[in-house]
Amino acid sequence: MAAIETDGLTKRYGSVAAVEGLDLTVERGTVYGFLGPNGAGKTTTMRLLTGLTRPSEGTATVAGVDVRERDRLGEHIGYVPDTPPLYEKLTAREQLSAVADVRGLDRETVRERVPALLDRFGLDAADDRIETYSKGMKQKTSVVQAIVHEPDVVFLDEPTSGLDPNAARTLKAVLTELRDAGTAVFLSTHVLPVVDELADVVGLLYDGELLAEDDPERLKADLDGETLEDAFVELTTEDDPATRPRERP
Ligand SMILES: Nc1ncnc2c1ncn2[C@@H]1O[C@H](COP(=O)(O)OP(=O)(O)OP(=O)(O)O)[C@@H](O)[C@H]1O
Repeated sequence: MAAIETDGLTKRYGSVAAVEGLDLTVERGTVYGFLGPNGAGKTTTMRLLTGLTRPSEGTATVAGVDVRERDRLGEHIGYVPDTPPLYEKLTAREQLSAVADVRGLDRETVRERVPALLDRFGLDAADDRIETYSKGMKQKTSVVQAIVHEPDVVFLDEPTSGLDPNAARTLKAVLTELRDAGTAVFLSTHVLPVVDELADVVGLLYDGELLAEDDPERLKADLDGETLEDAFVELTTEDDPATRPRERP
């Protein structure tokens, strides 16, 4: 069973198709770099896959659970959205303990994992209220919140946003460890060196459709690009990308 499987997944807002006929397969133990220009539909796809918005058409399963069954998804997934979903009046430690409880972690595991992750990300102010945090401190809390229950699939939307280089490096190491332990890491970012470093597979979304999908090295070689940025620019600006055949592994 694949970690993520979609079939004709579509989301329309009025006459706008934010995501159109998306067929995606992401295997366990994979970092999937999900790229695309502004407005391509990346966030909408992640909201569909995390059960936050319902498909207009098509189907999707994440860790074998239909995304329409939002209540059952929670224990299997983690999500770092573009805006950290935190209760400002709580401290990070309170927030993380509450979330771990909801996700069904036992007290002892919470007592072990929460301090270890806070320490790893250098979140020293874990006993201060979140409303006093900087952007990066909130982002660290959001990342820890998404992985504390060791989910089967973790979705990250611009996760390095606001993180200092030390925290960004920690995040990359943590994502690699999760991948090696069998988690599927679905990573959307415009910071292409991060994708170049981590991704096993890259998918390029354009106007709601998957325009290309490949191993990053092959994608670069096929497009005569030295970097993923070269490949991205080539795919999204040369002639009309919508008329090109999709590249598949
Ligand atoms: N709630 C909404 N109502 C109406 N249109 C929406 C809504 N959410 C997204 N859209 C539209 O769907 C399209 C895809 O948006 P989305 O936010 O998924 O893109 P994105 O790839 O995440 O972009 P970015 O890289 O800028 O974050 C855009 O045309 C956007 O205007």
